[in-house]
Amino acid sequence: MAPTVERKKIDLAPLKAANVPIFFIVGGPGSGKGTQCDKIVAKYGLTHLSSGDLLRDEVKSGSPRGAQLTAIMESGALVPLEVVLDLVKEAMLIAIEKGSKGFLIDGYPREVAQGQQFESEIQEAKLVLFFDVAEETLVKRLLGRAETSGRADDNIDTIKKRLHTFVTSTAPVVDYYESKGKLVRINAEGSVDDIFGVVVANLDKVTSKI
Ligand SMILES: Nc1ncnc2c1ncn2[C@@H]1O[C@H](COP(=O)(O)OP(=O)(O)O)[C@@H](O)[C@H]1O
Ligand SMILES: Nc1ncnc2c1ncn2[C@H]1C[C@H](O)[C@@H](COP(=O)(O)OP(=O)(O)O)O1
Ligand SMILES: [Mg+2]
Repeated sequence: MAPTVERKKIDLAPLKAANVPIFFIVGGPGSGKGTQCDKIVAKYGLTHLSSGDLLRDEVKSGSPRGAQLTAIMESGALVPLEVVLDLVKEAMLIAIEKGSKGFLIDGYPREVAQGQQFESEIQEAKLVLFFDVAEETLVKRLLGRAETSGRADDNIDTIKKRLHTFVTSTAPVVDYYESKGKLVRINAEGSVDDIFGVVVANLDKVTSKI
C-alpha cells in the first residue's frame, strides 16, 4: 500500500494573481540544471526553486513528511507527486510575497502528470528548457560532484537507478512539451559558459518584459 502523505490546503490566489512567467528546467541527473539556474538568477533575477533542494530541506527539517522521503530519494525513485507539488507551491507563495518576478522550477516536472497537475492547478509554463547530455557524461559529472556534495544519492548504484528513472519517467516529459511547441532543447555537453550563451539567446526572446 502506498504511504499516506500529510497534505494541507494551500491558498494559491496570490500566486495566480501575480501571473509571473514560469520556466520548467528539465534534464538528466548531472545535466547542469542547478549550475545554469545559478547563472540565470544572476542575470535575470528570477526565483530559482529546485524540487530536489526543497525535498532535501524537508528531510533536514525533521518533519513527518520529510521522514518518508529519504528512502525514496536514495533508491533513485521519484517522490510522490503531491508531496513535491505542495513543497513547490509553498515555496512559490513565499517568493511571491517577497515580490518575485518569475520562477525557474528546476528538476520539475519529472513525469508528465507532474507537469499537467502543476499547470492545471497553478499556471502554464512559458517554456521548458531541456539540458540534453549523454548518459556517459552524466555519470562522469555526478561522480565528480560526489566528491564534494555529501549527497546520499551521488553514488554509482543510485546514479544508475536515477538514470533509469530519467529514461522511463522524465524522457516522456521532453516529448510532451516538444509536441506542445514549448520545448527548448539545449545540447549541454559543452562548457558552462557556452551552454549559458544558448540559454540567454532563448530567454532573451521571451523575457523582454521581465
Ligand atoms: N557544462 C558542464 N561541464 C562540465 N561539468 C559541469 C557542467 N555543468 C555542470 N557541471 C558539473 O556537473 C555536476 C552536476 O551539475 P549540477 O548543476 O548539479 O546538475 P543537476 O542539477 O542537473 O544535477 C556538478 O559537479 C557541476 O559542477
Ligand atoms: N519533481 C520531482 N518529483 C519527484 N521526485 C523528485 C523531484 N525532484 C526531485 N526529486 C527527488 C528524486 C531525485 O532523484 C532526487 C534529487 O533531485 P535533484 O536534486 O533535482 O537531482 P539533480 O539535481 O541531480 O537532477 O529528489
Ligand atoms: Mg540539481
